[in-house]
Amino acid sequence: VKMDAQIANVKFDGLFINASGVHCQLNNDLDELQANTFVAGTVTKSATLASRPGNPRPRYVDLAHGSINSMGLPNQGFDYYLNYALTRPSKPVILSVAGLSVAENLKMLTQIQESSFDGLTELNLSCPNVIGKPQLAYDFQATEEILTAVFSFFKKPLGVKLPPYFDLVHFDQMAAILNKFPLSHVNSINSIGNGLWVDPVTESVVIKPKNGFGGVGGAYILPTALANVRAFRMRLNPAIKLIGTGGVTTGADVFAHLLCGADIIAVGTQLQVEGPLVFERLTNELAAIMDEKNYQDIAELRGKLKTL
Ligand SMILES: CC(C)(C)CCc1c(C(=O)O)[nH]c(=O)[nH]c1=O
Repeated sequence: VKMDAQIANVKFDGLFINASGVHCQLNNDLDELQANTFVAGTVTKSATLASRPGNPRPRYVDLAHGSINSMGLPNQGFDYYLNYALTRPSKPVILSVAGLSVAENLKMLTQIQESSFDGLTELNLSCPNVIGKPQLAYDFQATEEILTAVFSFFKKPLGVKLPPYFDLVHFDQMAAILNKFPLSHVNSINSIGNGLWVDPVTESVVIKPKNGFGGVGGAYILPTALANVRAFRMRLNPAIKLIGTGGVTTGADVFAHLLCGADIIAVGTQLQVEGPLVFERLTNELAAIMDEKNYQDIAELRGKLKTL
């Protein structure tokens, strides 16, 4: 089954990448995915300029049907990932950046612009905004301002990683802003922010940071992920490709993301739980579904979700 896609000048020989944050903090993690036949590309852990230890543990917990995390952006620092992207990849590397301020984001993007990196960059808009304001992606004016500033100097392919939206007017408003810019792609969704898991045995939260509040991933978020991929596919300029992230645990979930319009599929929680073998399983399960339905090429079904 033909399963490749292209974003800007970057060809992906296959469908699957990791979700940023999972199996991508260290060179060895990234190398293991790069060497995996069923992985088409890798995304780096969102970088800040300086390396960060991240939040106190426990900061990630697997749950019955997903995960909760408040990692706190643990990463090796921007230079580490730029160097990885410049020296080692056999497959595409998407550089993810999440500065703790607009200025820090502009600094990292300037370094990418001035480097010989010719792959995809992804600005994580879940990064924090000024105190007292919601994350950038939930502050539409701030989003437009930072993208205007970025595109005044950044001429390489750039996508954005978005948190989920839950109001149809928010889809309209965000898509209207994103369509103003020559984005290579939108990666939707990030974890559902500030969920809370309670352990009835201990009568306690399960992660230490933020009094137990954290981003939720895994099967719990599939309906929200599918809605966001579909909503943005319906609203965004066709030139803006979509990376579908969120809730993929089976080939049927992959098939659903493709029907909603995803060009590339990212796997996070299930990669964390199952390890890199997950990509072969998802590939085989998707191929079985496509064979059964007599599809030869994903292009035949991508974005073709039916309504009743
Ligand atoms: C949530 C932030 C710490 C602002 C960004 C990094 C991030 C984290 C993280 O490092 O805690 N976890 C997620 O599920 N998504 C993210 O985008």
